[in-house]
Formats: sequence, structure tokens, C-alpha cells
Amino acid sequence: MNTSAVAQATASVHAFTQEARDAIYHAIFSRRDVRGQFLPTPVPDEVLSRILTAAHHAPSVGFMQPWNFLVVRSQGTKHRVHDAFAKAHAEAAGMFEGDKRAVYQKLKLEGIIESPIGICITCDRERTGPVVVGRTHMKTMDLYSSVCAVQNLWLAARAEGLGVGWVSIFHQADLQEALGIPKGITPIAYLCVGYVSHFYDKPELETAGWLPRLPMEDLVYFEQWGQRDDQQPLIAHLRRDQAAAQRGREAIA
Ligand SMILES: Cc1cc2c(cc1C)N(C[C@H](O)[C@H](O)[C@H](O)COP(=O)(O)O)c1[nH]c(=O)[nH]c(=O)c1N2
Repeated sequence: MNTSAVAQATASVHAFTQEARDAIYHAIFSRRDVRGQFLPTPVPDEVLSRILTAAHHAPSVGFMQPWNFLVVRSQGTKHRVHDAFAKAHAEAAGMFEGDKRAVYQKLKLEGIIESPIGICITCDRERTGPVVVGRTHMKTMDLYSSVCAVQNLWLAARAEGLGVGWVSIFHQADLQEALGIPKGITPIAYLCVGYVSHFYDKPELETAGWLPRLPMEDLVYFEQWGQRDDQQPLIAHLRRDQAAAQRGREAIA
């Protein structure tokens, strides 16, 4: 066997079954940021427990596990968070010019009150002391670790049929105050979570004409920053896979 045949055989031993792989990619391609389709249906604790456990199994720099998960269910807390959102949202509209401002004002960018559960995922930057394996030089790695937890939760939630919407239109201090988060802890994501009437087939910002999905071939460089190479066989695969992902979502729709 030549080297690449060995590599292929080794890889396939550890690959999931086709059905399991399809399920993973289905979760990835059909995950959406949900703002407006939340149902009041309660989320059972056993389901909430599964998605939180998935989040806790995210990778983290130096195995730091810098996250906490603050679960919000009361209307009082939700209203405090929504007040913080409303203030920042009003300011945000003024930051966009012309047509963009009008479009921005029409966008629904949160489901804080309607979603049965809010989850704030945080980062404790001091959790394991000042020197962390893998964060010795690039200090933001702990923040990225908490983002990995967000993504794990988001994908697990999709598999459970739950919608998740990330809300980040806050003054950080206002969100911290609304949730009683101490100064040393960084809020990473406020997530609206709940069952939904439907999932859209593509990002709402794409549908609204805000931005299109970028072509993969523009984003992949070879060896040096900025170096594209359309002759690389990988590029043809990327085009095919992007088209397939697109068709997949049409099938889903
Ligand atoms: C860090 C971060 C922060 C935010 C978001 C995402 C991420 C990663 N997104 C969701 C975002 O708009 C959405 O992911 C993209 O538009 C792509 O759509 P899908 O997630 O594929 O549906 C988001 N959406 C929203 O309505 N209000 C918000 O404040 C935010 N904030």
C-alpha cells in the first residue's frame, strides 16, 4: 500500500457511518439563527441538560473550561435583558447610513421575551490562573474557547429541534448588570432558546439582501495570505460541496 492509501484506510476506520455523517452535516447546514419563530412550548430539563452537556464538551485552551451557563426563565430577568437590548438597538440604528438604516430598523434581531429560555454563556478569564497552556502568548484564546461552547450548544439544539438566536446588541456593562454578572467575568453570548414553528432555509440577513454568502473559493488561500489558486483540485471540490449544501437547503425548505 502506498502512503496515501494507508492514510485513507486509517481515516475510514474512524469515520462515522454514512448515516451519522449525514446527520452531522444536516445539523450544520440547517442550523439557523432564530429570532422570530419561537413557540411557548416548554423545553424539558432532560433536553436542556443534553445541549448544555454538549456545550461543556467543547474544546478549550489548556482545558481551561472557562465557561458558565446562566439559565434565564423568569419574565423579570428577560425584561431586564430586553431593556438593555432596546437601548443598544436604538443606538445601533443610527450607526448605519441611508438605505441600510431603513433595512436595519426592519430586522428582527432578538427573541428575548418570546423564547422560553435564555442562556448566557460567559468566560472566566482567570479560571485556572494567569498561565494557561496554549494561552501564554495569544490571550484571547479563552474567549474563543467559550465561543466553541456556544457552537456546540447551537448544533446540539438544532438536532433536538430547538432554535437558538444569538443576541449581542448590548452595552456589555448593561448585560452584566441585568444578569448580575461580576466585572471579572466576560459575557460571551446571550442565547434565546426554544422550540420553533419553522426554520428558515437560509440566513435571514441573506434573505433581507443585507449580505450574500461568500464563495468559498474566494476565502481559501494556499501557502501565503492572499494567494488563491483556482487550479488546485480542492477548489473544484469546494465549488461542488457549496452547490450541494445550497441544494440541501433547498431540499430542506
Ligand atoms: C458573534 C455573533 C453575534 C450575533 C450573531 C451571530 C454571531 C456568531 N447573530 C446571528 C447572525 O446574524 C447569523 O448567524 C448570520 O446572519 C448567519 O445566519 P445563520 O446563523 O446561518 O442563520 C445575531 N443575530 C441577531 O439577530 N442579533 C444579534 O445580535 C446577533 N449577534
